[in-house]
Amino acid sequence: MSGEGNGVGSSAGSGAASAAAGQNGAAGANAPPARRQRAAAGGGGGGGGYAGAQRGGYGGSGGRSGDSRYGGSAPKRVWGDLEEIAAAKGQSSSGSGRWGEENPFAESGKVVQVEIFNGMNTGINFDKYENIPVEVSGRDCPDEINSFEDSELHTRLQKNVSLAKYTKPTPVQKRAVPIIAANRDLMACAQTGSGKTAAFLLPVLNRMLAMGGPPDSFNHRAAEPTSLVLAPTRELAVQIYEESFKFCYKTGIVPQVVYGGADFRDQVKQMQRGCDVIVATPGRLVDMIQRGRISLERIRFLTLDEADRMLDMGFEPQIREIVEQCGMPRKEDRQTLMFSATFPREIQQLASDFLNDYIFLSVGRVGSTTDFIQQRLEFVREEDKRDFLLDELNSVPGLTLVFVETKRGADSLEYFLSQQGYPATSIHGDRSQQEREQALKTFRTGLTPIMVATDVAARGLDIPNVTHVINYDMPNSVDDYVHRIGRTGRAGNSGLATAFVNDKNRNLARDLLEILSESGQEIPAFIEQMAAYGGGGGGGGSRRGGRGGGRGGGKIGSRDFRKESGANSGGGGFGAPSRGRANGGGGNSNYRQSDSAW
Ligand SMILES: Nc1ncnc2c1ncn2[C@@H]1O[C@H](COP(=O)(O)OP(=O)(O)OP(=O)(O)O)[C@@H](O)[C@H]1O
Repeated sequence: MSGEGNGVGSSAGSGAASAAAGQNGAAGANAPPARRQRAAAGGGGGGGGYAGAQRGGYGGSGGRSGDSRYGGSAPKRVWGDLEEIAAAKGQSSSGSGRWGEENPFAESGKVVQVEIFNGMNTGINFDKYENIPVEVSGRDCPDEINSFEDSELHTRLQKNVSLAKYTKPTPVQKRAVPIIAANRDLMACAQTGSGKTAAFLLPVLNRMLAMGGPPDSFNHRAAEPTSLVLAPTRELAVQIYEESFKFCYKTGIVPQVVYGGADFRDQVKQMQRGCDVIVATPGRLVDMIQRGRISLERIRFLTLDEADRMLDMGFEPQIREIVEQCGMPRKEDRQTLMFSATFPREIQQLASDFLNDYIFLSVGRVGSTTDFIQQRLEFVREEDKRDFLLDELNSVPGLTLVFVETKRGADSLEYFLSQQGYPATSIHGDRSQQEREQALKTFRTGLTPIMVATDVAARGLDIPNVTHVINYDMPNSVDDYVHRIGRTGRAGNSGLATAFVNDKNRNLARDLLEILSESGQEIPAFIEQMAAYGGGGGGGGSRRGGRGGGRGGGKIGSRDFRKESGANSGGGGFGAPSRGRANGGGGNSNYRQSDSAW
């Protein structure tokens, strides 16, 4: 049992430990909800018990129980509101459904529910988002919804939304939910922390339920998911998985996560327990596909979270391979969704290769920061940074995220802070997965309230109570700046972002000036001077290096590029790059190479 049990822990659930620690901190439970749920399910048989329950002895017989092709005898899969289905059959409210007599929720339904939905969304102030400007383009865009009740979400999903304490949809949810429900492809930009994850998860799960539930998701050797979500970092993949776990609760739909740095075989074992929704980082996914452990042939829904990052030079060849060369249905036969807070024009153009007749949605000024973040720019010479940092740490209490440029820089700053008696940890691409998880966990729980990070932590991570983000080293592009500072001021809470700027960052000056002025922030004189003397405009390390011109060039693609290029909304035909181009990498020099800091 222990081997199996460990397997459960160290695969899908393992990376989630940190996320769960934050959500369940008060309860003191270290395991993530998913893992706890499985543990509860395991009973006498550990992880294997769950597998057995779900798949009727899948592993033992070598057959595919529950699937008539294999003559198995496992309970037929059931989707919907498993609680209601069970009640109708006169079974216990937490019993039955897809899992038949051995439902993993059976023993601990209420406890599991509390653990999965515990500790979310305190003090959220989404009211302030109400009047945010929205831009929608593309043909026949469905009307927005004003409440979750309007959304025609399945009753079980509505219940899960309530359990998650979401009382009303955020602006991006109001728009995206009906668009996705109408089976339209979508490219969506909305501010950091504005609820993009639920904006794609909820309608996709709803469509899966409306389709009568996904087909069986394991074909003898390979998992055959219906929905694929791609994310750029392991931590973000785990976080999205945690969200999907929450919304899948008692629907019968099984989410899984695969990412590098965790045991391959454990992840395969995990998927044998069902895999309707797979959240993945690209590298591990390609590996799984090549080894015949995941098939994309049944993918019906493809989501790229942090899509601009996924399609820049670092990931684009892998994404293209996954989408175009691994048996995934053509774009006409799947629904493709892309979400990010920033969407540069060139990346939009590239993205349109993967989208079919899509709607472009921009909530708030694309790539803008939220009003909930107070931004401060300080002129700090390289040699003075450590002193300034200590001053900042002394004056602002709470969880502080310090961004640096390089992995070595992160190690050295963490060491320095520890030497000075500050409880700090660090996260970057050279640390082992276990170390990364541990760092996130001690940060979330406040054991080490200072975390030094490279850009690996810049996107998507939803850590409650981060009061202060310090850009000790400025990033290469203003998009990265926007994502980094978005780790505070989340979900309507307020936060502070301080940046140490000096002559090295001249290339960002104009973009920073623009970001500060549009969000009504104080503009320091030195930034105006830097900007006036040629500071910025898409040069020097900006991903959009070739753009130049205009208001400082290099600016975030705030509008549907199809409008700018005067094209129609047909997905193709916008001068989108040819497919051959990106694979070889030729002719793509505008895009930044993968950031080595990761
Ligand atoms: N309708 C809602 N009501 C209350 N809380 C919500 C709602 N939607 C999302 N949230 C919460 O808001 C927080 C931010 O959501 P999420 O992480 O999806 O933001 P995001 O837009 O993806 O941010 P980023 O751009 O940084 O990735 C999460 O804690 C989420 O649970």
